[in-house]
Amino acid sequence: MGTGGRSKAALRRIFPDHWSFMLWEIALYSFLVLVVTGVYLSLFFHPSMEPTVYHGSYAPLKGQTVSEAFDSTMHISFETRGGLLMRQAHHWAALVFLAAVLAHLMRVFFTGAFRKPRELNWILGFFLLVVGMAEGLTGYDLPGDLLSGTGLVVVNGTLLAVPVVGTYLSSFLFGGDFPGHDLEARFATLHVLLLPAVITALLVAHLALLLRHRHTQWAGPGRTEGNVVGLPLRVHAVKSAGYFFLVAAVIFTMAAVAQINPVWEYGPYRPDQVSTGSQPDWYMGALDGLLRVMPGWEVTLWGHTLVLDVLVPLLAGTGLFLVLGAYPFIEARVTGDRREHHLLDRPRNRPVRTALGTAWLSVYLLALVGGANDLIATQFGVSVNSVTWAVRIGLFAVPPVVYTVTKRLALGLQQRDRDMVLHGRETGVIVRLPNGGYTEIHEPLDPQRLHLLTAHEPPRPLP
Ligand code: HEM
Ligand code: HEM
Repeated sequence: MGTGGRSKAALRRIFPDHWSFMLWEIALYSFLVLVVTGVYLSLFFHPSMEPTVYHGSYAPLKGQTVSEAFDSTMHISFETRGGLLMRQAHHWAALVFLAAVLAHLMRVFFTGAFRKPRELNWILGFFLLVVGMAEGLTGYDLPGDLLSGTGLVVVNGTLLAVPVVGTYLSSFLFGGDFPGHDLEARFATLHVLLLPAVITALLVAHLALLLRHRHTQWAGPGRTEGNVVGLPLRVHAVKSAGYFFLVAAVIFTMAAVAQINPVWEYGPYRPDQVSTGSQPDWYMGALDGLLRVMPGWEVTLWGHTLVLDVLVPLLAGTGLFLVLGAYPFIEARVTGDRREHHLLDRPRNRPVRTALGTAWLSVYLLALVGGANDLIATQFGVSVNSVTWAVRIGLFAVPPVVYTVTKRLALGLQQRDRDMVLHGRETGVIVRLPNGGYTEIHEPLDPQRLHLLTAHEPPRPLP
């Protein structure tokens, strides 16, 4: 078939319609906003660490020595037409992008859409998440302000803590001693060229695999493992175009009314200064949080210091993400289920998977709270040590509780489903019987609902 024939066939493809299948669109469209605003910013941004004297219109910084990168960010914000709007739209879009990627990941996880034959697509998606985070990290380090410099000190410290190769890693990344002179040029090449190209390639492969495997669907009358019930792609395309404008409109409205990353308030980066209340963007917050709550342990072995207070959080954070990336393979191994699946699971019908997912999320969210320990302390007037200790204890105590509660809830919901299938829906209408007793009228479920509640395989407990 020629290209024309292929694209016509693709447009006739059927895609199931469900709101949760649209989360990816927020990710894709915020990425498009990132590309458009990013290209605009690169027209005016100078990725250079050369010192220069600031002469722009922001009076408090006039006459200060700043890097050319910081100087150009200030010019984008104050003198370039549309510059501040574009900068803020770029930054807001980055926050929305990663939130949408995570939301899409959760929909795929909790519905079991990662099972055979889609494991490879899960891995591609997982890399999209990791490269997306790296793209955000290299992005907010570009403006050369005190906050981004403080973030880079953390990055450098983390690299240095890696045994044996840490010093080399740091010197490769920064081109010599931190911060060196190459940082801006390197991070800009990574951020503007390399990583966007990698994200685009991963996206193309992700979507090509999706077309190849066809989309999963919820169980329902007429829906089987072998078909797809839904709307043709061209109908989706029209809806999706509208959705693009909605996503772009929301991001630009946020950019227009809500300030983000006011670098002029932080001032330029200076190695001898650290900003207080410094926060990374939210998607790096969990990793930062693990670093913040780790006790300051160090051991010296054969004359070498092992910086456990950085190494342990580094390993824990990496492990947290690796487990997520490898989950489809772990589940297939444990359950021994290697069949292909095209019908989605309702989360309640997979209590263990659902409970593992919520337990993972609880670790992630607690680490995120740890990353905001200083802000929570100042906002709520509590000691920063109490917040840190609460997170330390929480990281061990909360996940098992979340696991147990979720599993019990899922089993409870299953029981309610069973009740509804056997006895019908409670109508709330009470009637009096001839013998004086009272009873509630139960209505049989409609066939669609009955199908949904009974379509899944009966659970088979693992040995
Ligand atoms: C997933 C994709 C991307 C993410 C998550 C991302 C994230 C960010 C973030 C958070 C900043 C800091 C903005 C600020 O407050 O000043 C930034 C800056 C920047 N980004 Fe991106 N970006 C992405 C893609 C791109 C692309 C595709 C380009 C160019 C083609 C680009 C070009 C730039 C430039 C030139 C800056 C520095 C300008 C400035 O900070 O004022 N970005 N990026
Ligand atoms: C830029 C980020 C991403 C974009 C634009 C994207 C896009 C898409 C699209 C369009 C679909 C089909 C619609 C849907 O199922 O919702 C899809 C499905 C899928 N995605 Fe992503 N994705 C991204 C990131 C991820 C991540 C982080 C993961 C997981 C780690 C992932 C795993 C999957 C899987 C396994 C499927 C197949 C699900 C199915 O057929 O039901 N994706 N993705």
